[in-house]
Amino acid sequence: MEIKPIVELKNLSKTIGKKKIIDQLDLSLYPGQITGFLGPNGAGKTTTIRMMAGLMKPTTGDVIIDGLSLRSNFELGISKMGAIVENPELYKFMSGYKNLVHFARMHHNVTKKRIDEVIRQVGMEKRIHEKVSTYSLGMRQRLGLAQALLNNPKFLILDEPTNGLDPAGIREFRTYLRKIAEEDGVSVLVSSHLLSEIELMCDRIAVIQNGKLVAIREVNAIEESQYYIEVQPVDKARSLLSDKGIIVENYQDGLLINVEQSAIPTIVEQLVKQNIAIYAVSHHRKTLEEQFLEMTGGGQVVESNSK
Ligand SMILES: Nc1ncnc2c1ncn2[C@@H]1O[C@H](COP(=O)(O)OP(=O)(O)OP(=O)(O)O)[C@@H](O)[C@H]1O
Repeated sequence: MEIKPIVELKNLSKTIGKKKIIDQLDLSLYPGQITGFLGPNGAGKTTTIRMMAGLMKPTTGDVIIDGLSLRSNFELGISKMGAIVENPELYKFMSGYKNLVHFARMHHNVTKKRIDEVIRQVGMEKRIHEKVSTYSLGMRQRLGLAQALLNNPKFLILDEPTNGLDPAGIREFRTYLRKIAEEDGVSVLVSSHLLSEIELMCDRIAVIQNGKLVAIREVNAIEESQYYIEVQPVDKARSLLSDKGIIVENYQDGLLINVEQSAIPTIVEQLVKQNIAIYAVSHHRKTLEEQFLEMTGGGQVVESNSK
């Protein structure tokens, strides 16, 4: 049986002034699946999300939510979507529970039973009657998630949801998100510019660069093509690589870059040309293993070049 997508972006484009910000984007999101929306700053994530959330009109193309076109069936289509959790707006001096009751009034038909259900789904039963001002950042994010789930959405957009959370908070958030996607069959889109965050939370990754969708991959496949490079000066290398549209993250003393192995020699050459010293290049997934092998005398570095 073919699984129907919950959300479809069809040939979506946005031009502002003379600038084509989003260029013919096609993307399908499926029930129970968490898709990461990854791209460097300025790639067009926010603009795409705004069009998906009905906050901005596409120049061409359409967003289909649960079979409903936002062009021709806006209100009903949008009612299937969960609110964006981007630093959720919460009333600090009210309890978590009162916040949820307040937000429930904005929708039709949110029952007390549903409120209790979302509280359970995000694991907030014990603290829900305490004031939000006493909550940790992680708990606030989970309350934001509960709020977005009130109207039983089929589709949830989370824009940089773990901003500011510590690793334990991220892990916890991820556990609840997975449970919700599986239990309710919700399709989730998580936007981020951090590959490490997407890797931990998502089943699949859609990569956007310069307004174009450049790749859709399963998480395991993207891990395969991640490399660690140790360089000096790091900042110069980072800006040079991200100017080329490569997704770069700081990692230990160097950078993690997401490229195919075949691109490595060209990258090394370009960095060296800019007087950037390269001390090591290694396949990221092997790093721990390599460290272990080095300690035991059998280390292997894919390529190294020191000044
Ligand atoms: N109203 C606007 N007028 C002109 N240009 C815009 C407008 N909104 C966005 N842009 C440009 O469109 C591009 C994409 O912006 P967008 O905010 O969607 O990127 P992003 O991937 O969400 O980046 P970030 O992670 O930094 O938020 C950027 O180059 C931005 O400068």
